[in-house]
Amino acid sequence: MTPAVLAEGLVKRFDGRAVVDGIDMAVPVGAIHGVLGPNGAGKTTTLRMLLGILEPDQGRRALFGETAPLRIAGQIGYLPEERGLYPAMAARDAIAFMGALRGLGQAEARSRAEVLLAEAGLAEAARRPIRALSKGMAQTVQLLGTIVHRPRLLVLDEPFSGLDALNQERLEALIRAQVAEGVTVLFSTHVIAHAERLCEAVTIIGGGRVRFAGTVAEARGAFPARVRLVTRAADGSWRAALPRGAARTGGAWQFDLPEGGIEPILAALIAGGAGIETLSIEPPSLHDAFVALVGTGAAAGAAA
Ligand SMILES: Nc1ncnc2c1ncn2[C@@H]1O[C@H](COP(=O)(O)OP(=O)(O)OP(=O)(O)O)[C@@H](O)[C@H]1O
Repeated sequence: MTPAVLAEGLVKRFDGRAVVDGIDMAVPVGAIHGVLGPNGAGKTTTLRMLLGILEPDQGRRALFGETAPLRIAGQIGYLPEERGLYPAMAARDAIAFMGALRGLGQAEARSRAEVLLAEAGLAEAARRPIRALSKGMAQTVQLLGTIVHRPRLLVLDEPFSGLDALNQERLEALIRAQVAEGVTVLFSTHVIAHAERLCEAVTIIGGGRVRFAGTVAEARGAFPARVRLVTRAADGSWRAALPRGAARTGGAWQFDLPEGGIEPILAALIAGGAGIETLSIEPPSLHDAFVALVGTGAAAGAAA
């Protein structure tokens, strides 16, 4: 089946520097796909090329098989990274206006806007000007304006940035509702937790290149689980049984689960009289995988 989003070898250069350097991506119809990467990784530039806002210097892209994406702009909803609504416009009118830009009639756009606001729990904000709304509400209004024309594909650039936990949840619910209706969603983020909660598949980019593409489970599976061990004995010959790289922090030993599994180590620890107080084996989080793939420089942004 033709994918909703296809990118093959996309390249974009600014001032002679390739900020996107050969990106491949395929998003099946109906999927929710995360584009992850630290600041400056090339996420926005990639999305803009996919949408036809920017022309790639090399490579090709297609949305639902259409290689000139602007031709099907009416089927796409796009939330750009830089938000912008007219501050004096009422919330309902702002949504209706965005619908009209995508080809909806005024009356239809207004009535859909009312329904969307009510569904989002913002009915009372319908007639309030944007400037009187909280940042979270305004961002929700902008997202409603992005879906009011019932697009087949939603492209959201950092949709969660600047939102508190409550508004992030509201936005997640809105996105999930779209996916439940068969809409394909592509969104960028540098906050791993969102991708982890929402997406099955992700593309992790760093320095303009794909560092990983696959399911969240695969991203985790590419890295060893972490072992956390607390022994009753503080010291002893059993310490030789710990794998190289084991480090002690806060009274617990931590190390990567070796390929041979935990049992041989455990047997040696017991024989050596270590005494096992607690032992846990945790699969790596998507955050761990992300850090391993794009470097610790990304971790600060990822954790933010
Ligand atoms: N029009 C432009 N002219 C010159 N450089 C640009 C332009 N647009 C983007 N860049 C540069 O390209 C690189 C990638 O930017 P891009 O916005 O695509 O990254 P990003 O992954 O979306 O990061 P962020 O999360 O910080 O927005 C950055 O170094 C940016 O400064």
